[in-house]
Amino acid sequence: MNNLLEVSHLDVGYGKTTIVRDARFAVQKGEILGIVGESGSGKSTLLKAIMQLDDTGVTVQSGRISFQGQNLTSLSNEEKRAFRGNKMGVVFQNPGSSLNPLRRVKKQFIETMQSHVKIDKKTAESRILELLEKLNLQDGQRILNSYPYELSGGMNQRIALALAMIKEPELLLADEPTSALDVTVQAQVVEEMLKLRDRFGTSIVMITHNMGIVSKMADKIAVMYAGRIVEYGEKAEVIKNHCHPYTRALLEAIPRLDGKRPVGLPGRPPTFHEVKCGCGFASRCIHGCEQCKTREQQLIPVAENHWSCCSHALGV
Ligand SMILES: Nc1ncnc2c1ncn2[C@@H]1O[C@H](COP(=O)(O)OP(=O)(O)OP(=O)(O)O)[C@@H](O)[C@H]1O
Repeated sequence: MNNLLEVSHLDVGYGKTTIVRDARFAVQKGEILGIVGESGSGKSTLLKAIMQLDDTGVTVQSGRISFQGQNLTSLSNEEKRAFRGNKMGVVFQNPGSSLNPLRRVKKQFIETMQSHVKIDKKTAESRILELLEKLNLQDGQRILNSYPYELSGGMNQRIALALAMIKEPELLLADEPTSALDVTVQAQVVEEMLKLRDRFGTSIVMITHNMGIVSKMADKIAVMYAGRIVEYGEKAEVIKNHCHPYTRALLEAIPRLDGKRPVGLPGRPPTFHEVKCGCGFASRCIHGCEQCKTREQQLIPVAENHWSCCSHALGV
């Protein structure tokens, strides 16, 4: 099947410092990829590289980000802007990054639409109301006439999601879209994102710390540790047949309802200057051996649609 987005051998960093090494994954039309991993593992840096925003400081040092077969890293700034405008929507943890609190919601929607298609205000407004209704945002007229500061954080995040979708992008990139919200609103935002996928066939790449959300939403999971994707594959494979010790540690750290205590992970992740080669997890891993510390890591297939960086996974 054709991939909508394909990332291959991607190294990304800030200036000369490399943060993300050899990232590889693919997303098909309508597919949802969840990226999980400890804080500081490089998830946002990877997502920013795909966003192709000019002002993030992120540089693609090598590798390819291919969207519908086109290499995004070779686009001019103007082509990048056009690509972002037409093909990609972005949602951040804080809706304030997408919405201006001091401008009416209606104005922000209409401006976004008019910056990409020639459309009069009346037609734009009726399309916006239609989208809000599809997303179960009732009382659309009141929402449009409000300023973001008059609405709750959860409502603003749902509006930011609708704003990202107004151009019907093929790909939605979401950086912890639910983590600033309380649990019930989180559930609404998750439902809305699933609805977007079902109605519009939107592909989604989403960063989250919440394994519950990943297991509900994602079709595929990429687990990141110290700048590497250490395990990647179909959700059921990664959750049930995980074979990287870090994935296991991440799953064991989830609070449980059966009374069993979650297991914490001793030690700390290495800094990016400390990981030159070998496995960044070796010093915290029960299987960590001398070879792990020196052997170059690569994702290797461990089952159909399932890859892992751990050489112990295959008894290598
Ligand atoms: N603008 C920047 N300039 C230099 N280094 C940066 C910059 N932004 C992030 N970093 C570094 O890159 C590394 C990865 O950060 P990143 O935000 O990508 O991790 P993350 O996995 O998304 O973390 P979190 O879950 O806490 O958001 C960190 O060591 C961070 O200090």
